[in-house]
Amino acid sequence: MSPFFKKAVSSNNVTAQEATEAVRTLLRYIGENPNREGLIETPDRYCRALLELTEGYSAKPEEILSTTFESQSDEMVLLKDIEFSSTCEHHLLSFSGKAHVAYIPSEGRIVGLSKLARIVDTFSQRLQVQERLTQQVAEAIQTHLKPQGVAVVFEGMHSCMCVRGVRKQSAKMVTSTMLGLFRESPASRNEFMSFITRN
Ligand SMILES: Nc1nc2c(ncn2[C@@H]2O[C@H](COP(=O)(O)OP(=O)(O)OP(=O)(O)O)[C@@H](O)[C@H]2O)c(=O)[nH]1
Ligand SMILES: [Zn+2]
Repeated sequence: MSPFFKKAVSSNNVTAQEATEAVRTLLRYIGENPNREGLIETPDRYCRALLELTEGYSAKPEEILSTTFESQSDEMVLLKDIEFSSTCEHHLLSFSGKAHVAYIPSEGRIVGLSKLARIVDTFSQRLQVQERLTQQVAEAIQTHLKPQGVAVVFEGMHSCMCVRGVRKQSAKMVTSTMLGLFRESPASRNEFMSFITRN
């Protein structure tokens, strides 16, 4: 067992040993031998990977968005093509792609650009469906930055649809959440949509 794991007991009081044993059971379930050389460390690795993929649960959006700056502009700010990778809560397989996040500042308050990408990561690194992920990113920015509007679009490829099941390798899911001015004003929404569709 790795040193990282020795002290790891989850918030549900599940020990690392119980978690790795569960993975050993899964390996036996598919007819594998968890004691063969190539698999001996796999349960440990898998549990660590799963913790890493879900470390967004402990991030605090209000802290990420707590540092703001003054600006004279009240024009749309857009960060587009933000790579994201998340885990589908139905199959525990990855879905990934790009997110586009925009807001219209209120009372001259802007946020560091990287923070928009950090908010995307915070909610991506959880078990998700893409609709909820999109909504949570938009609502966190609306709640903690209080801009005039927020627009968020996610474009994701879902492994659970590509490598198994219906096996559609190119199908892309597009989800959006528009709040405030982006919801009320077609002009703002159209400006956002035209920017994200442009190369
Ligand atoms: N709406 C939505 N559906 C998702 C997302 N990720 C995966 N799914 C879908 O969740 C559904 C789960 O359906 P089920 O019928 O319970 O599971 P399943 O038998 O594995 O379904 P198939 O994938 O069709 O084989 C599937 O249709 C997936 O494509 C997501 O982010 N949003
Ligand atoms: Zn899935």
